Amino acid sequence: MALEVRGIEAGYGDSRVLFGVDLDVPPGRTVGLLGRNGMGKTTLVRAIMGLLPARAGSVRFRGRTLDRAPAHRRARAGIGLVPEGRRIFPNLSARENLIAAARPGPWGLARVFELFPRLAERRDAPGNRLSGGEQQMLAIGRALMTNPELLILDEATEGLAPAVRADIRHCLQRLRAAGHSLLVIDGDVEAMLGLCDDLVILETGRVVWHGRAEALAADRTPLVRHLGV
Ligand SMILES: Nc1ncnc2c1ncn2[C@@H]1O[C@H](COP(=O)(O)OP(=O)(O)OP(=O)(O)O)[C@@H](O)[C@H]1O
Repeated sequence: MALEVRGIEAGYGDSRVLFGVDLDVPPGRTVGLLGRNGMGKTTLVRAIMGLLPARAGSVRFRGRTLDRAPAHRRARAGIGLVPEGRRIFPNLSARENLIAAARPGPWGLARVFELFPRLAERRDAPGNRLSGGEQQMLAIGRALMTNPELLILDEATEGLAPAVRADIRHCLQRLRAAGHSLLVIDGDVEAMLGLCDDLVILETGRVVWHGRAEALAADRTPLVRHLGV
């Protein structure tokens, strides 16, 4: 298993958000996390990355436990995060943003620019001069530059124009086809049904459904029940 999450409990102060979440990302598969706003998706990502301490449960990655590893060690272990809100360096150029993240492996500048030709054109523009879509591409490119074994994308298309969303999803399809392991959060259920192998639905911090995307496409009852779509 690439990522194995078992019984994760986490929250903020006195408020509990996750109540024993299990989640698997097998190697080479794309797993999608669905759930209405506030159900705990970002909190789960933060617990996986070690950005928020888990109160119980375990996170194993490629067979090794990460429970005591701080965030930077989890990243080094091969988990790349494209966080909600992108967090690129505003004063560095697109190219410098990418280089700052680089670690040895097949992904380098040339390959990121091949995936996102628009970034190649904008390579010298400072981060804060890039459009929302370009910044999102940069955030994904930066995560790829770390040559992760698993890439986690939290709302990678939120707030973008439909054509830009489609562009970014197409790139995720390419990463999936190339055999990358992906954990994706995206509020667009139809897009997730098309992109993901497996889906997990979170409701108030618990997994209420998990299975193959085709199964959910064939019987949408859980989508109606838990997402109201
Ligand atoms: N820093 C924080 N401090 C306190 N409560 C928080 C914090 N971040 C999130 N929460 C609360 O935790 C719960 C889960 O939030 P989370 O962001 O994980 O949900 P989500 O499923 O990712 O939703 P969204 O799609 O809105 O991001 C919500 O009730 C939210 O208000």
